[in-house]
Amino acid sequence: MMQQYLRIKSEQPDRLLFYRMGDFYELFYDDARRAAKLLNLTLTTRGQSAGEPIPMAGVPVHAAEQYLARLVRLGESVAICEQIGDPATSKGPVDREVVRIVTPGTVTDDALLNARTDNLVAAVRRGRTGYGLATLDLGSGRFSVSLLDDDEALLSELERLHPAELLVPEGQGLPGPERRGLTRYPPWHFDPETAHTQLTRQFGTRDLSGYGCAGMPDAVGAAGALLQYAGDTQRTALPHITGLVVERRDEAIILDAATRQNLELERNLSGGDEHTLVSVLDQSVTPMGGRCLRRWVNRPLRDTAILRGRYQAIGTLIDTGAYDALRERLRGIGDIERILARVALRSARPRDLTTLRAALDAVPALCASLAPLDAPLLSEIATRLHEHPETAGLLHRALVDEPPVTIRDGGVIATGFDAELDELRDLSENADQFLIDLEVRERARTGIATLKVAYNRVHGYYIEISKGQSDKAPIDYTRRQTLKGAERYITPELKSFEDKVLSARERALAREKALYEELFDRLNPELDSLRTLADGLAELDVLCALAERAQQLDYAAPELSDTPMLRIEGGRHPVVEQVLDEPFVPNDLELDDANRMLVITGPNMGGKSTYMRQTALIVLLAHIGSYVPARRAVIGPIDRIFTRIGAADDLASGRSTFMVEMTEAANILNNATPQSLVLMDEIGRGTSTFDGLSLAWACAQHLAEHNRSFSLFATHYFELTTLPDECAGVTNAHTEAMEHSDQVVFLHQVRSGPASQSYGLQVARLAGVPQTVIRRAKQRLAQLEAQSAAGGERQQYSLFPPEAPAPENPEHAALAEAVAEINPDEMSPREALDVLYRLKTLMPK
Ligand SMILES: Nc1ncnc2c1ncn2[C@@H]1O[C@H](COP(=O)(O)OP(=O)(O)OP(=O)(O)O)[C@@H](O)[C@H]1O
Repeated sequence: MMQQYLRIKSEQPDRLLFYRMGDFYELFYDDARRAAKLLNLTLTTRGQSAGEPIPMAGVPVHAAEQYLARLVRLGESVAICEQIGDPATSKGPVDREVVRIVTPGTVTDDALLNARTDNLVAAVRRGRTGYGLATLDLGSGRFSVSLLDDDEALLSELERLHPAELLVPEGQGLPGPERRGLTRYPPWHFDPETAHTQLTRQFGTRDLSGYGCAGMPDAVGAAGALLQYAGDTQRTALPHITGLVVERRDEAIILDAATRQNLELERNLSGGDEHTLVSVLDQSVTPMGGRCLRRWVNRPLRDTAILRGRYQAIGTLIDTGAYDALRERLRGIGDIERILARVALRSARPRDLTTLRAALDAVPALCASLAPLDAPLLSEIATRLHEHPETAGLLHRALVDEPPVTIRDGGVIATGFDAELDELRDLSENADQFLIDLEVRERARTGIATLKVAYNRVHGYYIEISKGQSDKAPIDYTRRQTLKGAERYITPELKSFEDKVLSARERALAREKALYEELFDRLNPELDSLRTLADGLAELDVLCALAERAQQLDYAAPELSDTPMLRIEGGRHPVVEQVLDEPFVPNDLELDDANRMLVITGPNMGGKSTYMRQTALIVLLAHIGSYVPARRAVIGPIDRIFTRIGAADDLASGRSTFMVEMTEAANILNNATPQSLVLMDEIGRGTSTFDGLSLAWACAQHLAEHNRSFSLFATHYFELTTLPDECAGVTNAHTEAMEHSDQVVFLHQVRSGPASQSYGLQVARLAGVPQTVIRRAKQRLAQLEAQSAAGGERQQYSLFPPEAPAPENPEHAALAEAVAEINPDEMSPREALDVLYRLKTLMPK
């Protein structure tokens, strides 16, 4: 058995091998150690090899799916090896074979997938300049390629797509940190010529020029490797992969990897999915709608015609109130996109098919609800929602109302669908009646009242007559067995009945399985049109969800302008406004060709980051075609959004906070264009004051004068508020706060002009910094302010607002404060004495 194991394992060197033994899948050697660690299994041993016990770990077959799901999430691939021989008849170990390969990027089983995120496998081939990238969603057949100029572009695409598995040619490195789900694949699969042949064979075309990927050998090579890999793991044809799409990066607003993370689109900064843009938006009622929405959010488009079409559709859905009813109808539709993929892969379960059937039943009513709605996009979607009466009819006739989970034990195909199956089922189900009828008939024919028709496992069916009456047995009775007091016979009729019945169950099951397979064949030609239907339903679901959000959350339709500008009236942060207990304070923003940069000052916690992020999110929402959280938003052409917001050490790639900050800043300064929206939050914070201030100043100036991007530049360096005096197109804004009996109150209002105070100490107090520390800070602050007031030529670099009131003698202030904090009623004489001594030390010299 171990020889068999080792032979099979040698074909699956990089995958965990689940080796079926009775009710368990067992793992051996390193697989056992790895699985034991990943799945928290008990590591045991079995037998010996070269004098050493063989490590072994196992998972029960009935719970295997859960373990598989965990492994796949951890980026592991598993080969499942089943017993295919009959243990009763085989000599030596039962025949075993790998019947299924589960890899993170190629699973299509619902139990192993997140319903609302695409599950992609990607492949990267490095070329002479840049990279070719291909991605495949096996659960829908979506297959796309792109060319990426450099490491940064590749990393940002990988961040966008978040592939569950990434294939690279053995020997080729990848930029960025080591990632999960990285699979090394033989380099020859990435060869563009081999790939070309494979892809044209798959698509049934002569070349690939129709897909627009001529002259993209690296992308084609990557696509070929993906197709090969998908075929290897699925071990079946992939009829739903019918073509590929070239995605051009400049069709979408480009967001680099850091910006995607900073804006918390789909995942928050801690990696969870709550308090993200998607968590606010996703009110879709089908899983495929949820995935479509995520694709939109992750790839904001620049094509204004498409975007306006979406605004208009959402407007119509809101004005007519139709979104509610449509959502109700869509609710029962289910995930037909993935079901269709499983039909193509011939792994669809019976209940997948009944879900598909119910969806097809729901389409005519959906179309009817859509028909009166007057918006070009909705009408276009309606044309995609083909009714499929024949397919629906077929599924109604073929399948019982509520089939079991699998076809394994039958009971799936409906009565009346296939005469042969009906007869076989009749036979096995009505055997008893036949025997009773036969007994009655034979008693009458022979006149033997005690004649019996019966069955035993060894001899099968027989007619039994007592010894005394056996001479009355008719001529067609053949003796089968002689007992002490009776004779047992068989007749040609009973024999043929026996043959039929004994195999009827088996044959019924086989027939049922064959019919089930045949259903896949009959659905196959419809797959293309059914997929168009699924796409249409997903898009309609998203539009209805966006309409619902716009209505519920009071969003407005954005206006897209051809002139460079960004005018937001009453803008809000879509996520922060959802989590706040108090009302969110809306804010305006006005940038245009001549005024391109805002330098934003104001206290910590004043709302600077919120204001900047909400601007980016409003621009982004407008470019997925959604309404936006604002009273009004007019947005000119935008090509990229850059953010340099907060940062943590990137320990994985050995970069300090400051290094990360500067790398991101460099990226922005090198790439931002006059159509880019740039958010810079507290740049320069991670180094010494003068270094930081000088860097912040120079960055802001470069952005304003050279890049001329639309920029929001938040800073604590008050000196930057003089930038407008030196650079055209820069204005000051600040977030408003008030001091009230030594407490700071944040108004969260963004006003023009620089901030007057920074309130850092008050915020620190709010945060619970110990009183003694705050007190020291105050003393130090007063000293610094005094020095700064005295040293005139340093004024330009002072840390504090020039208009801050000239401080009184700092030592007096410290003394006054110390006295103010004395509470004589609560002091022991000893403590009072201590205080007196301390006060003396504070006395001005
Ligand atoms: N417009 C607003 N309306 C209501 N509350 C707001 C608003 N903006 C911000 N807030 C609240 O203030 C908190 C702090 O905001 P934010 O992080 O944007 O401040 P900040 O000025 O960037 O602070 P820091 O300088 O410390 O980074 C937010 O978490 C939110 O609770």
